Amino acid sequence: MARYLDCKEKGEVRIFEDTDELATDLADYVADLSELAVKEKGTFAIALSGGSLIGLMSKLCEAPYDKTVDWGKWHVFWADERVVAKTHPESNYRLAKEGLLSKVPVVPGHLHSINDSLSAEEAADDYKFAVRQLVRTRIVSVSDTSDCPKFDLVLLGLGSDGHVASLFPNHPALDEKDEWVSYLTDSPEPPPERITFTLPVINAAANVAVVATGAGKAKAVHLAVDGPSQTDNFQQPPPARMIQPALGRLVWFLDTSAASKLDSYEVTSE
Ligand SMILES: O=C(O)[C@H](O)[C@@H](O)[C@H](O)[C@H](O)COP(=O)(O)O
Repeated sequence: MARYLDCKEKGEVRIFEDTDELATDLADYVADLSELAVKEKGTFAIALSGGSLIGLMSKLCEAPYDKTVDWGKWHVFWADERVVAKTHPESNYRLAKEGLLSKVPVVPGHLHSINDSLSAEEAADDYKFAVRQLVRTRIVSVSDTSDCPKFDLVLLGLGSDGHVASLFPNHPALDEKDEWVSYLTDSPEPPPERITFTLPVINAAANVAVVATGAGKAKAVHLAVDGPSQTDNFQQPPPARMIQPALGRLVWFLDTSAASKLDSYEVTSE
């Protein structure tokens, strides 16, 4: 049985007994947001990360979602991408294509992946330009509080070091205030060259979900949701703690292992 916790400004925390239950609820959540966005504005602009998240989205390829979701209205972006060829085993595009997008009727022209023939710096600029065009044409909404794009949903995994997208602890990309897309040539995790949406873009989204499973994520989940204590002695809060949608809604999808180090919160429903 899932437990839903309301963690004040850190959003809603959903805790599931196992990954199968989590995947079912995640599919429902994405399908509901897709339906709402399509009804309101005719498109659903979703940004994906890499890692285990894509496997956890696999129920979207199954009944009823394979038929009920309006896949033709989806526009898919990458919250972060490794600057490698699209056929490379480390490509987030390839991961999402093979695990999800090739199994549902999305429009190939609606998959907004990076230009992998460019350097990381050029690819970040090029991606920002591409997103800007889609904001101009209203495929992606614009934030009510800044000039940032307002994605309908940004889906993030969580690293055990607290990174989200390719925003790593103490990396200068975390401090970016103006650019929509940053680049890295020194990612602490391979491959070194990546591009990533910046915090202002992630925090401008209408919905942000962070998905984490396994005991290896428990400490990072605790630091992100409960916050570091003084003895943790961080120069800067962990990146996941800096996910604070300005007007949007933040939801954490956790299994019991990933949630195991959370402080206790009042259970609001079952
Ligand atoms: O491209 C990337 O490296 C990812 O976008 C990254 O942010 C990922 O989501 C986390 O590292 C969690 O990955 P796991 O869920 O596989 O641990």
